[in-house]
Amino acid sequence: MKIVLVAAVALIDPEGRVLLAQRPEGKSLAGLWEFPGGKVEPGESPEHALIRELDEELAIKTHSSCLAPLTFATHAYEDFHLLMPLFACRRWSGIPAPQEGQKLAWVRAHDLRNYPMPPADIPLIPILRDWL
Ligand SMILES: Nc1nc2c([nH]c(=O)n2[C@@H]2O[C@H](COP(=O)(O)OP(=O)(O)OP(=O)(O)O)[C@@H](O)[C@H]2O)c(=O)[nH]1
Repeated sequence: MKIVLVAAVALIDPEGRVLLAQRPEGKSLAGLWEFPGGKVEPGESPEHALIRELDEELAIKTHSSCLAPLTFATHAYEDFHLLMPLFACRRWSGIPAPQEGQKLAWVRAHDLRNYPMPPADIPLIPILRDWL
């Protein structure tokens, strides 16, 4: 099965809330809430992919020194196997603003379970909750 490498990030605000983005209509897993990020392109590092995706999706800038490895997801979808490192980030410049029509939510740790997420993300919720 093809392994797809996706880099994702938990952006954490000064109140300890995490940013989730809702996948827009027309995409796979539409309507589910996910961590910002996306596929790592050939020749890219996961950190560089995230810096690019954060700029494209949310119009914010960050630096690899602001991305701390937190945990990862591994999940067999029907047509590919997802391997997704999850970084934590508390420092960026700009205010996250949806660039692709996605809804955004700043979510407190104990409210994460109220936001339907892709199956790959479910095991990440308690890890993030314990860590925050
Ligand atoms: N960014 C992100 N992607 C996730 C998460 N959880 C999860 O299963 N994914 C999956 O990882 C892939 C992310 O790739 P992407 O965001 O660049 O893909 P895409 O929607 O542009 O393309 P696609 O519609 O072909 O999946 C998707 O298949 C998405 O469903 C998550 O928390 N954040």
